[in-house]
Amino acid sequence: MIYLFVMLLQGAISTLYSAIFTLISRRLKFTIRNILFEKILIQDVAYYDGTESGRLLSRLTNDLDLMMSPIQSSLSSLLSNLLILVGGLIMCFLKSYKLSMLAFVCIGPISYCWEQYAIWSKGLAREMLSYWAEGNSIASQALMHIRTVKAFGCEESVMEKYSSTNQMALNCGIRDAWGNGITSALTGYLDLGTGVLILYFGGLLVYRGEMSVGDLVTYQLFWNMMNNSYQNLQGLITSFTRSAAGAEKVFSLFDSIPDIDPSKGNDIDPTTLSMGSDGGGGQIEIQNISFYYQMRPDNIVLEDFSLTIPAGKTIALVGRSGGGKSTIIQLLLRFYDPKQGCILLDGKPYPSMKVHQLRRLFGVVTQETELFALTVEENIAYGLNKDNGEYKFEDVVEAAKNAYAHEFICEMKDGYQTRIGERGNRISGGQRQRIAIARVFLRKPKIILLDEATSALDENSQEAVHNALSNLIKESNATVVMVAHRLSTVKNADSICVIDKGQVLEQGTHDELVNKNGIYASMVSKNAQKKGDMGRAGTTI
Ligand SMILES: Nc1ncnc2c1ncn2[C@@H]1O[C@H](COP(=O)(O)OP(=O)(O)OP(=O)(O)O)[C@@H](O)[C@H]1O
Repeated sequence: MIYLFVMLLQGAISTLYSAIFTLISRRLKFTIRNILFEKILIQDVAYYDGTESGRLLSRLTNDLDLMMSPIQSSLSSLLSNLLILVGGLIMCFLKSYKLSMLAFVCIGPISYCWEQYAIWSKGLAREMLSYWAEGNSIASQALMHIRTVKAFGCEESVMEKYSSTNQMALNCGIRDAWGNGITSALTGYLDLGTGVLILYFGGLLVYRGEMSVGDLVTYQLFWNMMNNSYQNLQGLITSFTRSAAGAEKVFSLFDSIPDIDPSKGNDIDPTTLSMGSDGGGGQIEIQNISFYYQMRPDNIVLEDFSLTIPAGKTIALVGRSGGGKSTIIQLLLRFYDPKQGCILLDGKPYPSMKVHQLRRLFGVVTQETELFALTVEENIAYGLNKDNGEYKFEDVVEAAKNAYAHEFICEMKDGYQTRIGERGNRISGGQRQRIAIARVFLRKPKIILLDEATSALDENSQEAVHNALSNLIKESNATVVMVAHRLSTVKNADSICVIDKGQVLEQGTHDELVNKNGIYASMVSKNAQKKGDMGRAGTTI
């Protein structure tokens, strides 16, 4: 009777508990996934330099799945198993403490075997996660650069690499399955041996009249019931130990605090810094900065570098490839902090301002235009919210017209609602760049950063966009920092800064530098000899 009652109770509890637990574990996974993605997003740019995106995706998928697997699968039966274990334990001791002492001595080696397996299996799980992450990284890189993969006919070699990492992960899985099988067999035999011992010594107790046959049978039932729960709990502990391998990776992200903390700094007063304000604003002072990238500490990119960019002026950075021009743009956007020295905006050091608000003051067009798998309108208005009244559709059209993008946008079937594919791969390079320039027109930033912004445009549109940018700069009184390889594009800049090996070699207007007969003058004359560039000599900002 008692046995029947306990079984019914177990069934009811486990069903209810399992339903509640499934709900809780799903909610938990959803929350952790969100927090994890937020943690990934708030990292510094330096963090992404050192971590491949495929590996980060693995954190959100494989690592999190492994971490949550025991919670989802077996934790729901934890309470019922615990209840049965405790109940069974009490009943076993009440029925026969002698048999119980004997049986529990035998449980020691079983626990030991599972413990050793769990530790070994955790190491394997760690290894398997690394292979999965590597596989993810190979796949995401191949997909990101699918045209290059195809152009070089590398499908087979990519497939080989992907399949070999998958094979390594599979090998870990196979080894784990063997380990699990052997441990199960071993502990199964030990368990069987324990059952035989109970029967043997129980039989002796019955023979001696210390126990009735009925009590022995009941004892066996309680023992089996308790033993099942014990094995379930043991399995749970083992899977928790394994899942710790996933948890280590997931929580390492939780522990990773970005150096550039987005919550630090004061709010920026938009009235003093916004476009066209009476307060002017937009002067940048780079003071004695030194910088190297975290991933290449041996390569000092900027050393004791100073430069003042007056508000509303256009300054051009020219110089040899690898001289540090783009690095200056990245430092201005506070993607990185200098190792020494500081950058001031209108006299305020960068760290004293909220980084998110600081970046919103900038409009950027780079060599590699980064567009999203969204519509043209959404790409132009990226980061702005229409529902909050941050922009109107007419503003988007106006910006596109200014950037000489309106015409080709209207030629597309769905116009501004055309989806342009991942990284804008359904439109041409020049069209992508014009959309990026339209973004700047719409945002009307205080500071405009152009890193070889018009390099992908044909001559006609290059001239047109240059004129449009020129108008924007004049109207808005924005501060402009432009990186240029074509010297023809910087002729009318207020100041030209020749940079090499992280140092300012020369600075002045185009005419001053040409007359000086220094490095810039020699670059101009070399450039003039190049037939291709002669044709573009008229396009200036
Ligand atoms: N993310 C990075 N991590 C490590 N080193 C980097 C990184 N980006 C650039 N570098 C190195 O920093 C140095 C300066 O690079 P930077 O891109 O600033 O030069 P640049 O003058 O803009 O060159 P280019 O005219 O070819 O664009 C180079 O030696 C480059 O290899």
